[in-house]
Amino acid sequence: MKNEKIIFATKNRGKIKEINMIMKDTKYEVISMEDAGIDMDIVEDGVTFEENAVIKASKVMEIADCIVMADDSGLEIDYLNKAPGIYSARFGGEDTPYSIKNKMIIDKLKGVEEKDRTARFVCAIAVAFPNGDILTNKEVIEGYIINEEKGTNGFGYDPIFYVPEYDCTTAEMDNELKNEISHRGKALRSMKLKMESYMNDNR
Ligand SMILES: O=c1nc[nH]c2c1ncn2[C@H]1C[C@H](O)[C@@H](COP(=O)(O)OP(=O)(O)OP(=O)(O)O)O1
Ligand SMILES: [Mg+2]
Repeated sequence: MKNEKIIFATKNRGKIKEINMIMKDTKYEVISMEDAGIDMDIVEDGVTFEENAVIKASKVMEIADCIVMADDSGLEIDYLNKAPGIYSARFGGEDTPYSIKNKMIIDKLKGVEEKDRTARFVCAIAVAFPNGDILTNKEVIEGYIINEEKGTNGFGYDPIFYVPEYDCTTAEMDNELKNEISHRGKALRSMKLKMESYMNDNR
């Protein structure tokens, strides 16, 4: 039974869809900022994924006064010294379509050998409680940047992120498989456990 409300502090519909699937089996009813009637622009001025996740969760918690969860994530490309990293959403312009952002990345890696195209998606999750307590964690999924877009599922950089173990991009995976192996799926599942032990310790 769903007996506790959590707001998920994101404006990204791709994330909301994945998060709802992963949180389905918990006691938490996860609602979006939009559904909670909260519309605010949050400046992501942290220098790490964790810091930005904490900023998003805390800012929304302060006005909503309930448990708030947030995700800060991005793509680290080793050949580009881990760029775009925490700037993934801003890379090439915040409102630029991902078809164009993906082409910009493909161009930057033109002629680079496969072994040097390693990359990872990173996801930090933060949970802010009304008493001020905060939980965080971070997970990754390793892969390669390919030189053309493949697949139409998922969002963002999924069409250029190839996972060798499954011989496809994360945009070619169905939602179940992506959630099972992704940075976000792993981070949320371990956060569910962290929240359970936090709740047990603070009863
Ligand atoms: O599974 C993923 N598949 C593809 N791309 C992904 C994924 N996970 C993160 N990404 C990319 C999209 C965006 O460029 C950045 C997240 O930026 P990030 O600031 O955390 O999210 P956002 O601005 O879209 O929404 P919000 O801050 O409201 O949660 O990393
Ligand atoms: Mg953002």
